[in-house]
Amino acid sequence: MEYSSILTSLHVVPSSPHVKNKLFVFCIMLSLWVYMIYCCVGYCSTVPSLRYVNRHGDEVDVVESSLGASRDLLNNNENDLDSRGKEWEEARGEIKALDENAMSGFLNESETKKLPQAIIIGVKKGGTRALLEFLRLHPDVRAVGAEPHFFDRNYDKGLEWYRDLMPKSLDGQLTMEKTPSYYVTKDVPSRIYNMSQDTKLIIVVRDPVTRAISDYTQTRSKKPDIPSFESLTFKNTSSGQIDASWSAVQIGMYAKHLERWLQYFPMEQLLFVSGERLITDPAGEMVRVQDFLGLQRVVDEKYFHFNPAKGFPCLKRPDSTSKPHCLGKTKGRTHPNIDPDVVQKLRDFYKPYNMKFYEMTGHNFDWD
Ligand SMILES: Nc1ncnc2c1ncn2[C@@H]1O[C@H](COP(=O)(O)OS(=O)(=O)O)[C@@H](OP(=O)(O)O)[C@H]1O
Repeated sequence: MEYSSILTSLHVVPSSPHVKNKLFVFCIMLSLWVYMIYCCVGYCSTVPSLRYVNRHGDEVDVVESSLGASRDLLNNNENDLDSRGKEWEEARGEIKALDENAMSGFLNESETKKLPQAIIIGVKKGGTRALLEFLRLHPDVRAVGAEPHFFDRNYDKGLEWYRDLMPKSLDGQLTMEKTPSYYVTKDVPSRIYNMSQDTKLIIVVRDPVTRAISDYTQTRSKKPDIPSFESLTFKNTSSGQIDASWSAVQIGMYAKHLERWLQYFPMEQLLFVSGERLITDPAGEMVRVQDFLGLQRVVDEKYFHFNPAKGFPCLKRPDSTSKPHCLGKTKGRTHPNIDPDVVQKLRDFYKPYNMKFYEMTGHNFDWD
């Protein structure tokens, strides 16, 4: 045995094979024992958190990204958390370098996984990813990056399954997630209410016509053979009747969906964020969001850099010289040109819903 021959050559053990074997077994036992003590004091369980450590240190970066990547892949593959896993991976990868708020709790024994106290519940294509990533810059926010789809698709898995998806947080830190389909799913308000009637709900809304086109653009990017936007908009083209059962149209009837939420939650527990202002004035919208969540106003104009080529604000660390990080190419796709008559018909269709929505929220979003 190589190990015992080294010891023999060093003259530290007797040459009897019996004693050498015993010594070898003893060494193995000792190593196991030391390893177990190491685990008992919590180091083994915190090893995956290494991805949060010394993000800017060269050596650690290698460990960091390999562990981080495998965890993200696990999340996406094993739990099927996000039907748009690729999109998530992309956004996650880009934001990773900015994700320093997650560092604060490394090896901290008082961190626990908590059910979210605040959720971005919608709307699809409203700008929900941008808002979540803006919030993740805040040191008092911990958010799961993937969309858990717990209250719509995975409810039968139970609250403990849901809690386990959440990142660890300290008391006083806010746990969050975003799943845009919640806003339009019938059973979700009562289910969130049953988890906690104090849950704060954020909805990023955007001009419903642009939102519908954005939604269509996303679907077409995956299924290029789908019919034209114009033909899907109408029940039949000759009658000119809008097909409100088409999800791209239905999601934008914000007032209708809001009525369902108000059966469970008071208006003060809902915050409507303008998807348009999130692009033109992200810092201004972030004041409203941070105030609503009871957070200090940390994420301000210093965290944003408008990228003219992308046409969107990108994120930067105020104290860093590193390049600003923009969301991936699945955010900010070029929309197809839609027949202006069809756009106008959709505008007319949405007008009463928009008016009702402004009235209910007390906020004019200026879409008309
Ligand atoms: N900062 C920044 N960077 C990139 N994109 C931004 C940003 N802020 C808002 N947006 C808008 O977000 C739209 C996508 O919305 P969501 O993230 O809610 O989409 S999704 O429902 O999660 O698929 C996306 O829609 P499209 O432009 O139609 O692709 C963007 O317009």
